[in-house]
Amino acid sequence: MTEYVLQTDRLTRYFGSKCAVNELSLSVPRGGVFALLGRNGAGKTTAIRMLMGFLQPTRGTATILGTDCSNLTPAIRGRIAYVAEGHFLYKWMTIAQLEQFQKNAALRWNQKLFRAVLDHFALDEKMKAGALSRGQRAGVCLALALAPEPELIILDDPTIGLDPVARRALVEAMLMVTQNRDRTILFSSHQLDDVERVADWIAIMLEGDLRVCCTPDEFRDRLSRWVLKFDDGGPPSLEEIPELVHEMRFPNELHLTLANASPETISKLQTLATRSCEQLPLNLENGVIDYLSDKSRGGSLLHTMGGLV
Ligand SMILES: Nc1ncnc2c1ncn2[C@@H]1O[C@H](COP(=O)(O)OP(=O)(O)OP(=O)(O)O)[C@@H](O)[C@H]1O
Repeated sequence: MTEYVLQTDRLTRYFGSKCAVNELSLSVPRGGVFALLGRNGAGKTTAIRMLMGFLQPTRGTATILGTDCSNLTPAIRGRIAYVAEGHFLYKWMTIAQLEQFQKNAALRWNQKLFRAVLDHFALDEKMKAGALSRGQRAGVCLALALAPEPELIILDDPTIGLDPVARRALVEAMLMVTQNRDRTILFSSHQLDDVERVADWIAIMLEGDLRVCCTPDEFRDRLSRWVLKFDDGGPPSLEEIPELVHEMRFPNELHLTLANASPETISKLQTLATRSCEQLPLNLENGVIDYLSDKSRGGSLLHTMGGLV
């Protein structure tokens, strides 16, 4: 039976009249990497802050490691690592002092793992936090978060502002941790290529609503991109296509992204195109961008995706 390290049931948070998270029902299984995606303001940080017990839900419930998130005891918190957006560190401390500070509070400490992550980011323990770059701060935060060997690691946008090499180091450190299949990472991100590399599951939020929750493969399988080519006169205006997620028009071409396209719709497209109708491969990055783009129309169809919701 699947064991879930984190579950929410209709978790909702309003700020005044603004609904930041709307009836979020999510289950994160133990082991592997779970990515929380969505545009700026979609509600990812608000959801994570409720999970960590830093923000009270307006309604709904959330549990982490079997305990209600609004009552997390020090013992439960000791099994969870959380790295907030922005990678905060006490500026006046050296890395060695930060390590000591964290070690004193931790139930366990894996010195080898701590050193390995520092080495990955080419960091020296004598360096002062205030003198570190954004990427270096991210490395220290990650090393401090991982060394206590938490069961659950929650990272809010960990790669924001990092150069590609630092991003790669962070992703590799995440992969290193999940070699142990008991460890679970939940992270929010806008870096879809990183997500494609590490995520076992993705959840997509759109304006506070959970719209997709499945494996990356399932998401790619459900979406399809079609290129329709036309003779002079260009593409005609389209009648309603319920599965349409994204549409791009060119003088003699129409690029369409569809979700859960039916055979009837595909054969309609084939008849519509006067020159050719071809299916193009769609990677996770382009699929998510199409899905989240302003022009997206029929995206709610992805509600029907199976998986972990
Ligand atoms: N403390 C707050 N007071 C009022 N509104 C807030 C507060 N925190 C978040 N919001 C609003 O809630 C919505 C969701 O914000 P949130 O920070 O959760 O989004 P996000 O998905 O994490 O965005 P980003 O990717 O930009 O970090 C936004 O409209 C935001 O303005």
